[in-house]
Amino acid sequence: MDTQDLQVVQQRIQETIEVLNDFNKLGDKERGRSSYVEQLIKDMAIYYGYSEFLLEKLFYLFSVSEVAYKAVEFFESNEISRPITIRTNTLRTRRRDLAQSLINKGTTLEPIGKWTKVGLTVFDSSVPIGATPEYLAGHYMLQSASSFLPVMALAPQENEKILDMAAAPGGKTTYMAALMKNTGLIFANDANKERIKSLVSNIHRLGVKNTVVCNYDGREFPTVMGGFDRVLLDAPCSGTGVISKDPSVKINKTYKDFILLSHLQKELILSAIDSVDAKSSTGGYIVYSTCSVTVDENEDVVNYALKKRPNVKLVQTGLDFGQEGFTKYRGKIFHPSLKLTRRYYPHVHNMDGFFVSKFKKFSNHYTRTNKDDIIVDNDNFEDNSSQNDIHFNDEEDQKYIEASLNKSLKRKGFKIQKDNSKSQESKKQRLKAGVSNN
Ligand SMILES: C[S@@+](CC[C@H](N)C(=O)[O-])C[C@H]1O[C@@H](n2cnc3c(N)ncnc32)[C@H](O)[C@@H]1O
Repeated sequence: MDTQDLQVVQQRIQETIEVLNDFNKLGDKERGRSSYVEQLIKDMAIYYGYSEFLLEKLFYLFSVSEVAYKAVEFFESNEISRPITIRTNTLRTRRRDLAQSLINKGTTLEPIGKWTKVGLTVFDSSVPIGATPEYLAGHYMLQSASSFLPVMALAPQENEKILDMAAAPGGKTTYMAALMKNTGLIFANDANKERIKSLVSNIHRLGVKNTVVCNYDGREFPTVMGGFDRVLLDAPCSGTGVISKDPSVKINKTYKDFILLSHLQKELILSAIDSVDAKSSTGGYIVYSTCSVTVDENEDVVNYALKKRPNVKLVQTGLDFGQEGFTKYRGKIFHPSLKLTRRYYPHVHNMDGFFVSKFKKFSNHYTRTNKDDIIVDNDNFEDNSSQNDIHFNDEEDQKYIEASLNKSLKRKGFKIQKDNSKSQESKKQRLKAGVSNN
């Protein structure tokens, strides 16, 4: 599309937003609000170069009242690079000393913010920041500000046993090692052999000595090893939080990718939970994070974990900024405690889009639930653990559910036709809607 056409699209985006902001006065009622929204999504996809599928998914992250202009701010911020940030490796140096030596080399920098004592933002540098003598000596890690957050939330303690389930290239592993002052033991795992090379090299460069590197599919834990004090699952994701770094995401992530990714994330999060020892005297925590902002990869995964593992509950992340996670999104309703999770956006926090959640495991045993579409209420967060795991089989249960539905319909005077799935479906719907013959 040439520049002139793009200008036409941009103009229409602005006009549509104006109409949506004051629909009663400016909108064509015959046309309807939803048709304006549809047009806006189409135009924004063209203007910012996204597939319509992804643009729509991201557009609806913003609440109806603010959707149009907040969404524009978000998409605009994906067009701008984030500031370069580095993390001081406190195993080798202090931030003050590092800052001084980099300033002496012609670098302009300042602390990232009050929330971190180890981060520096580099505004300008006459030397390549990834090849200074300080970098090679392991005094710092080039690391996005948002990727500090899951480690801060995990808060690993000295002498603990920690699993970093998806660790390569090791930004978070090496930060954990620094917080633990090289004590205890970290298992830094990654399924990708190629990426393990950069993990190993960062561990050596930064002087990390408390870490064992391993190469398993995370879903194999805790069979490989369990009983961890804390587990970090910085999950493989679509990268919708880092579009400014990798714009290919705009067009190459399909509906199927999101289905597959969230399926993998759900399997990994259960393994992460099962790998933690609830009886740890210092820990018993799991942090789940992604560098994506989609609900499918974040709240949906966390909500699934809460349902499948009633022996965990969400707790405060301990991070004093970030937006609350969603408790509802486009017709889906999540557990109210999802508001304890934290979302980070480039247009709000000037850092990569990110999601952080923290669980506490309070029992090593649990009663499995098959109420997948029922929201667990707060009472379920009591320690209702049982020494005997009770296994429900959804298919087997279906027979009893059908039988009970039939009984209930008979009582209401309906005639039951056997093995007619369509009629079963409509019965369920009638029951749900409370329709009766009386
Ligand atoms: C977001 S990156 C991790 C970044 C890392 N935590 C850091 O801070 O440097 C996700 C990682 O998950 C790994 N991965 C993908 N599928 C996996 C699986 N099934 N089990 C374990 N790791 C997996 C990828 O190879 C990738 O390195």
